Amino acid sequence: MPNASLVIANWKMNGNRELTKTMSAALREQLSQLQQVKLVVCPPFTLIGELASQCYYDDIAIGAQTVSEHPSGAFTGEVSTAQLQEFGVSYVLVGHSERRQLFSETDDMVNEKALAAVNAGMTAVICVGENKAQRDEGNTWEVVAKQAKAALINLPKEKAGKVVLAYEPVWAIGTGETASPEQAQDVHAKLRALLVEQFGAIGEKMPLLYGGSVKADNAAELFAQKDIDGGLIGGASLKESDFVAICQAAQG
Ligand SMILES: O=C(CO)COP(=O)(O)O
Repeated sequence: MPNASLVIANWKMNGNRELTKTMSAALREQLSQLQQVKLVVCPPFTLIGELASQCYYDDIAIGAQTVSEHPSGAFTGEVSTAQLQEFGVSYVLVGHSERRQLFSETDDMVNEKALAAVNAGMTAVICVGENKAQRDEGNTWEVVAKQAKAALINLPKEKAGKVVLAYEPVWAIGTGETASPEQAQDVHAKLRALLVEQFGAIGEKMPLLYGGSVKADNAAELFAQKDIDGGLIGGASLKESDFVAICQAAQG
């Protein structure tokens, strides 16, 4: 039985004001059926205010897709934790593979952003994942472990409740090629052990999300895996019926 507890929509650079309305309405309609699942929507920065106003009275959390590691200052184009919090943002994606690849975010920057987020009281959703060549060469765990360990440096135990890890194999993102439930579980089990090593018993409870071509028709079997606690959803989070179906699969 799936027993996922957290489903996060990552709209990437998609969506408009209309989608914030239709999506929040669709989710609101389902909320009473989805009581075990925490729902988070991460729209582009410009839509955060609009979405927050739609979701104000609901149990739908707002997330950002990235955040500056700096508190304020001359960082043109960047947005700080405090600026996000002013709009009710409580989650932030950190180190998404598209940020790492297209915007040259390094492991050090990912760590600084994660620290900035949790120190501000936000939940950091730290993304890790190998590319196709790394998997083919048998280096999946080496790559994922290096990213995860680097991202978690200096994160104290008392902040563990504000940390989520998302395993997103790069080769599965936006490709329609999903990791099999077994492939995903294999990495998640190792990530679980890594969390327990760093944070102790609370590591058993920290959410581990899978992302990469999660769809309405494959979500349930992924969420049924022991160490898969939910999903980080890209393309399928842009259509109300698809995203609602994935949330329902999480509820089980
Ligand atoms: O990158 C992702 C979520 O952050 C996954 O994207 P897709 O669901 O479109 O593969």
